[in-house]
Amino acid sequence: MLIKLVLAVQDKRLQKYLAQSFSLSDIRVESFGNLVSPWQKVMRSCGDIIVISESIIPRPSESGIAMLNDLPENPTTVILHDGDSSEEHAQLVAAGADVVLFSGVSKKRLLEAIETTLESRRQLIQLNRFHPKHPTKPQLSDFVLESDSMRIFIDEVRQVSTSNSPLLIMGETGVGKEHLAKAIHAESPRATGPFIAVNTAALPEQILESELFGHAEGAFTGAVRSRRGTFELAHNGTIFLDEIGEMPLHLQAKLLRVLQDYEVKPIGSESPIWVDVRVIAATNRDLEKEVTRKNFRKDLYYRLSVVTLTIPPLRKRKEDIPHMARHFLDLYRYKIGRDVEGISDAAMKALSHYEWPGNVRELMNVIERAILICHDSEISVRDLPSVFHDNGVLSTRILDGGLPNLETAWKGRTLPEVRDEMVSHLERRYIEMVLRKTGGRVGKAARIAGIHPRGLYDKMKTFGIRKEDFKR
Ligand SMILES: Nc1ncnc2c1ncn2[C@@H]1O[C@H](COP(=O)(O)OP(=O)(O)OP(=O)(O)O)[C@@H](O)[C@H]1O
Repeated sequence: MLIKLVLAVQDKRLQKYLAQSFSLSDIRVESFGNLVSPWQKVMRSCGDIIVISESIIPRPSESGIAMLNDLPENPTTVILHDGDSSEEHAQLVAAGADVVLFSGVSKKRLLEAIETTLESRRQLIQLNRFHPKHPTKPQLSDFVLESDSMRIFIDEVRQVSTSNSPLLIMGETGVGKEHLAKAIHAESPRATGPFIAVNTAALPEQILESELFGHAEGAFTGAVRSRRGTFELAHNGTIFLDEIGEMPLHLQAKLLRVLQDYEVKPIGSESPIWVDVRVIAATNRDLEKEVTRKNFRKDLYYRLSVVTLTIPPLRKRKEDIPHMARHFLDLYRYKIGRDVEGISDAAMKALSHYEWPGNVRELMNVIERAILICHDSEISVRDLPSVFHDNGVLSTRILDGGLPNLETAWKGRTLPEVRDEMVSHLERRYIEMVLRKTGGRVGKAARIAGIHPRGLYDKMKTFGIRKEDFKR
């Protein structure tokens, strides 16, 4: 992450000196001391560290310091005080300032003190990143490699994981593109830096632009504070751009500039920011086709596709299914706290024969659900959704108005099981219907369905429904 150091120092020469001294690679300096309303600028600046002359803070200083501490970035505040009285310094510290320095100390001492706050900020960022509340990181060594196709694939991945070049990961929905990108990041020299994922399909165009590149204060109506873009926050790390095929054309041009010059220009700002970020993009679309249809820029495609990794779908590596199923069983039984120890042979056979349109995500969901409804020590076929025992015929027939012998079909199954199964069939059919009606337009389909596009999107992922299949 690029640390933002905000300087609002009354002494212009000192401010210039500090700005020049801290123009290091992981620090972005912004100076406001010589502007007309430096306080307002400071408050809207998104700084990580704010070095400010006490005279710039509105009176009473206690409430001014409280306002700085309330900023969403939770900045480290360094206050330069003209007086040398330790009592006054103690009062400012008591009001919440992190460091108080006499502005008359030597420049060397001042630099050392600010450098110390920068170092603790770096450590804080690292600490947050490795905090136990963050899920454990996927590693390439954790991938199940029973199938030849996956063994060959992971060998290929190992050859490119340590380089700095952009990567394009292709593969069907739920196949593990983001999971792989995280593992590549974890094994690259950037592992101690941030990994930030952005789903380019999930955000409206202007929000996406600001999310990626940031914006200056006042760049557009409502931009009351400046905002730091993902590229800036991912400095020294990796940015994962999911669903790159959905990115609007004008943002594709902007992204290409970042990939070529490593420079980001926030919306409404004239000064570019230099960033060191590795880009990993992913898509489940055929980008080459999108280039021919002029939906995707050819030059960006060439820049991104130098190294392309295509994850095989689960149905093409069925040898991996039993291992993955057992892996998810271990994961969820601890998480859910159920004593389910295994999967019966028949259930495993059913899992291995299924086509998995939703790939690994669908397998995870099926195992989690099975653990929840399983009453024995082993998952059996009846704990799996109906597609695994009657190919979904029962629910489908009921939905289509046919009435099979319900008594036989539902024998030995609980009401929650039957209800869950019916509801998920109903949801799948409904979603397919609205997508057919809207030609695959998720926003429009969500409006008809009366749910949030994000919710519809998540359900489509769960069921392995691809909007492309509905495009006219
Ligand atoms: N090899 C794997 N081992 C363990 N878990 C995996 C593996 N691959 C994928 N997963 C899990 O499956 C789920 C779906 O994976 P992920 O989100 O990476 O898929 P995706 O291809 O990026 O999906 P989409 O195209 O829909 O965005 C995630 O919860 C992920 O952790």
